[in-house]
Amino acid sequence: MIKNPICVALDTPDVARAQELARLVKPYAGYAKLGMEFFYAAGPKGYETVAKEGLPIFLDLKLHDIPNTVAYGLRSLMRLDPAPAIINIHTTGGADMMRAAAEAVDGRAILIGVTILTSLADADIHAAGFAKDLSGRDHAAALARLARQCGLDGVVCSAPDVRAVKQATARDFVTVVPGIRPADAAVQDQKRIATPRSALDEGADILVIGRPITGAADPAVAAHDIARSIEASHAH
Ligand SMILES: O=C(O)c1cc(=O)[nH]c(=O)n1[C@@H]1O[C@H](COP(=O)(O)O)[C@@H](O)[C@H]1O
Repeated sequence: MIKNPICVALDTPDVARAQELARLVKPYAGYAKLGMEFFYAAGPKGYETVAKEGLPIFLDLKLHDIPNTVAYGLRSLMRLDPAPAIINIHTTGGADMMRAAAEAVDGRAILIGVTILTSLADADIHAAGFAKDLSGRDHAAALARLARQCGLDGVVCSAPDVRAVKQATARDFVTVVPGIRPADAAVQDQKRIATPRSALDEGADILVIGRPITGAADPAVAAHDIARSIEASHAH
């Protein structure tokens, strides 16, 4: 069960900074996310230092390779202590790769597949070779359906894709949604965005939020404000 949907992306190469951010946001968040910027610099030791702060970790390394390599990569990552609560791969690695990943993780973490990145608009995915008669949302829903068939627990998608993804899969198929921006926040490199409240209204299960919190003058205040904006949405 997901109690607090806020997952703070600790995107920094610096272990002490990530640890400090984890401490600051812990009262207001359900998860901390460690991704490429952190893990490539700080490695398993850095991961374990931050994980000891107590927030369950979403280890976001978006594995994308042949089935054998992804499966053994995940086996290595699942030996981290504590093991990640959530881990992800790319759905475009194909069905055999996703099945191998599900077998490797074997229910020990929530296994999530990235569909269409929140930094991509329809024109971007069409330019990348995805069928032009389908929208990014259609592609996200199709990839999510395949991911579910292959034993994944959920997907990463944008807020505008959540309803289509749930329709193509199941209500309890987990949707992890980045590209979250409070109304007054800078959009930066994200293209398909939503406020925390509107993403939850679409049915998002987990909200991945980085720079609106980590780039704020006071990350604790920013996280608290977002947590309050979500509570207010439940009252409506
Ligand atoms: O897998 C992800 O977490 C992810 C997928 C996606 O489609 N878009 C996306 O932004 N992310 C991650 O979510 C975080 C968003 O950070 P901010 O844009 O700073 O809020 C980053 O750590 C991204 O790596």
